[in-house]
Amino acid sequence: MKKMPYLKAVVLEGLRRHPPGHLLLPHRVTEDTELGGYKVPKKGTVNFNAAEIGRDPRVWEEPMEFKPERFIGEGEEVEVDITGSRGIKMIPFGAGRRICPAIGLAMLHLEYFVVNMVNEFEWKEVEGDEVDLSEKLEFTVVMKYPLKARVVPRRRRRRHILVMA
Ligand code: HEM
Repeated sequence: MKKMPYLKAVVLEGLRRHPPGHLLLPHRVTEDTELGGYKVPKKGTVNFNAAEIGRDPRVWEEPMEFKPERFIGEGEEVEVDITGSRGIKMIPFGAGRRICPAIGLAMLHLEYFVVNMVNEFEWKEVEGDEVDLSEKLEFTVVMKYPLKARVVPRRRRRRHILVMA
């Protein structure tokens, strides 16, 4: 998978445009503090809007478009820092001390999952049921209109059509 930069770029673009946690987890300040000109009292709650950070037009060109190419630099390398250690551009896993400890595991699984789904199946729209990427807030953010797809196994011996809902 290391030799598949576009795969990584697709996963990153998914996390930028549709982070599973729009507000990450709430954080609590331990001292009276000032943040971006606002006074936050001790024990006050601070939420970080990761979804808006990933859509900031001052940082991202055409932020609402799904464009994995934005992550591919010269020499086909994937260029981005999602840990917030070199500046906050997108933070789907949070940043700093409480960053998701499973960031490496999660990225590996996402890439592994996507590559296998694409390698094993051909994905097509269900006629009259176009894919709508609107979001809905549940415990995490999910698709407002669950994906319906015609999924055709690529290997001939398993070639029967499945409809996923
Ligand atoms: C796509 C997958 C995942 C995403 C987007 C994600 C995202 C996040 C986010 C945003 C936080 C809060 C960070 C903050 O407060 O600033 C978090 C915390 C956490 N995540 Fe994940 N996570 C993912 C998968 C996982 C997995 C697979 C595990 C465990 C195997 C995991 C374990 C944890 C734990 C234990 C914390 C709490 C860390 C702390 O408060 O110190 N996450 N994650």
